[in-house]
Amino acid sequence: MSRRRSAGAVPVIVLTGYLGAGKTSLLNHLLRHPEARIGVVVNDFGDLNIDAGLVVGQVDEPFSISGGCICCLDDDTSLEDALTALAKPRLRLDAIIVEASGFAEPLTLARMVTRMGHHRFHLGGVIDVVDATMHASTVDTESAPPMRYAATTLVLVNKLDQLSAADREPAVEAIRKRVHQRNPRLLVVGTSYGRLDPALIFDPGSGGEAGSDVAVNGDGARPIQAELPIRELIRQAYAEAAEKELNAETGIDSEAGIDSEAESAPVHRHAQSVTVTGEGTADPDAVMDLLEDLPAGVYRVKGSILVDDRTGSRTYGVQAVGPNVYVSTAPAQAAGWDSQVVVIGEGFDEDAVRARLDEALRTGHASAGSVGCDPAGSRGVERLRHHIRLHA
Ligand SMILES: Nc1nc2c(ncn2[C@@H]2O[C@H](COP(=O)(O)OP(=O)(O)OP(=O)(O)O)[C@@H](O)[C@H]2O)c(=O)[nH]1
Repeated sequence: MSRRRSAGAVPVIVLTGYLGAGKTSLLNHLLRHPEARIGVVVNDFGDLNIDAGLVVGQVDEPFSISGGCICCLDDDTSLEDALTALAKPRLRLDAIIVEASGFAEPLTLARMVTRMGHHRFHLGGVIDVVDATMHASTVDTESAPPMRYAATTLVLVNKLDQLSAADREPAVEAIRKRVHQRNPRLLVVGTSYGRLDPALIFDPGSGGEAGSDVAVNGDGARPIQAELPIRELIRQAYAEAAEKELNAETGIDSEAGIDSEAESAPVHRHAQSVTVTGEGTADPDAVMDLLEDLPAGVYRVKGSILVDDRTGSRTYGVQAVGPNVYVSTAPAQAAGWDSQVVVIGEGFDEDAVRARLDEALRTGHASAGSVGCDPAGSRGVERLRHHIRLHA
């Protein structure tokens, strides 16, 4: 992968992973690293780039590419323009992180960046984030392991906290086995909330022992963070054995690297998204009804809603990943609306979902402070708080 690298070129690290696996959580964790200067490009599926709003840290404004997956766009100029702007020497960035949409194919994205052949940036690695609880029912569903592992540098098995301590290590091991069927040298590490050690990604010179990809610690209570520098990850991932496997499986010529004209580009899954915004306060009960019982075909919901609770208006971040619901308190919307929700899935009834959301987000739902006359609003706030407590 590093063959085309120019001296001083900024590494581009691509974060992939199925809808809701934990890419933004990993990105935010990496951005909290005080010593590295990181540029960010976020590609989200909906019309509004919710993820760009969820990114916190040292970048003023992440580059945002919304309205579809970048690996499906007719041309890749939006990504190339963003990378070129961020790679300007005066910005002195240590790395650029591209957070892909949940439907992006790692191989396609890796090829896009490599094909750009830019002297100021080069592909620095592809980190595929896996939801330990949902992977087998969403991504790894066929008898053959997914092709995505062939282009990945590191697989991060996330959300281990959602499994019992006894189930964590076996879960990582099961995914590692599948990954290794596709790419025997690929590193697979376990974590929660994307807590990969950032120093080891941004400082290639900073040691770290090869092979120390322990999934969980001795008592299984807390995931141990990965301890491998990205340079080592890349070297290992593209070692001879992996390249041989890659050639055999994908038709990619190892001499030409992953930017060769292989015929086997993965076919992108067809996805739909519905984006709804609202002004004024939303109905939390109606939003929670949607989140807790997703309509057929919907897998991912994310957004923020303005709600009246006992202390006045407050904004909550609301997310669903399959059956898992996540709620947090959130900053008020700076944009021209108070609530915004994006729903993503395959084969769902867009009109019905839009109608439900229009109703739930429409202006002026009654205050939960007036408990006696608004039991639904009050119940909705209680349901939001219940989910906050679950993940506290
Ligand atoms: N319990 C738990 N929740 C997590 C973990 N990682 C992420 N989450 C939550 O899962 C939800 C989805 O996480 P994100 O980081 O937004 O996932 P994503 O892959 O960026 O999502 P998309 O961009 O929509 O594909 C959020 O509510 C996170 O707070 C984890 O390790 N444990």
